[in-house]
Amino acid sequence: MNAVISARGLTYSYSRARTVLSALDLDVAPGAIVVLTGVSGAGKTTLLTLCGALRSVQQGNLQVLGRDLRGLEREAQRELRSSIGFIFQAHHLIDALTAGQNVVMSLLEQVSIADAAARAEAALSSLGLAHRVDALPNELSGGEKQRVAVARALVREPSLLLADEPTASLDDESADIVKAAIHAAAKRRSCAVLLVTHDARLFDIADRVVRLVDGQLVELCTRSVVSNLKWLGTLAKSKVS
Ligand SMILES: Nc1ncnc2c1ncn2[C@@H]1O[C@H](COP(=O)(O)OP(=O)(O)OP(=O)(O)O)[C@@H](O)[C@H]1O
Repeated sequence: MNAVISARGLTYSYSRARTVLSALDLDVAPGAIVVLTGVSGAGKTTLLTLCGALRSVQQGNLQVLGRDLRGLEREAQRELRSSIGFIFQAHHLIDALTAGQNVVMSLLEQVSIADAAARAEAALSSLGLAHRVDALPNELSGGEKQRVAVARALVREPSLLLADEPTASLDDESADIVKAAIHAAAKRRSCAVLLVTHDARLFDIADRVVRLVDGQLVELCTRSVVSNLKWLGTLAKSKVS
């Protein structure tokens, strides 16, 4: 199956003195969850925003959802972004709208208001916010706002989810809810997920964990390695007892 993200030799600089991404290669398949780690300033957000057609490709090739992003026109970029779910650290909820209306807004181009309202309510319920549908953002806790932002990104049933620290401000219970929602999007709907996080609570849903070092990706772990480690751990325990 074709990769949802395919980067080859992707290079990006903000200035001549500092190349942030340096001939980077990346493939993300449909339904795969790739966790991206790296120190502050490594270029994780730069990579996410390139994949989300939020900044222009300078050098190398980047294909997202079958579109070549190099030189892609604005209208085509906008169209591509409508197939992508974004969860960024700043929630950008609209203060004058309720949680439900904020989620509805992201569906209005696709479906009728009645359908959008029903889907928004279901998305908020799946994130444990059924009782907060009519609350305004300033009546919500930081963690609740974050979950509204996750609902808003997932309700469109995107083919690609780009997420930057989606659980950073969440307690364990809320983090588990967000984790389950992301996992369900990937495994039930084949949504490809590129997830920037340092939150170890999310690592067990990852198919791959990669680290951005000196502008390139280093493979830290794949699902088969994780499975083998678990299996070896079980074997070791059974031999001891
Ligand atoms: N608009 C910009 N102009 C100039 N330099 C920038 C700009 N945005 C980011 N940078 C620099 O590019 C580098 C990579 O930034 P980026 O935000 O991609 O890193 P990051 O890995 O996401 O960091 P963090 O984990 O702190 O969010 C950093 O050195 C940053 O200072």
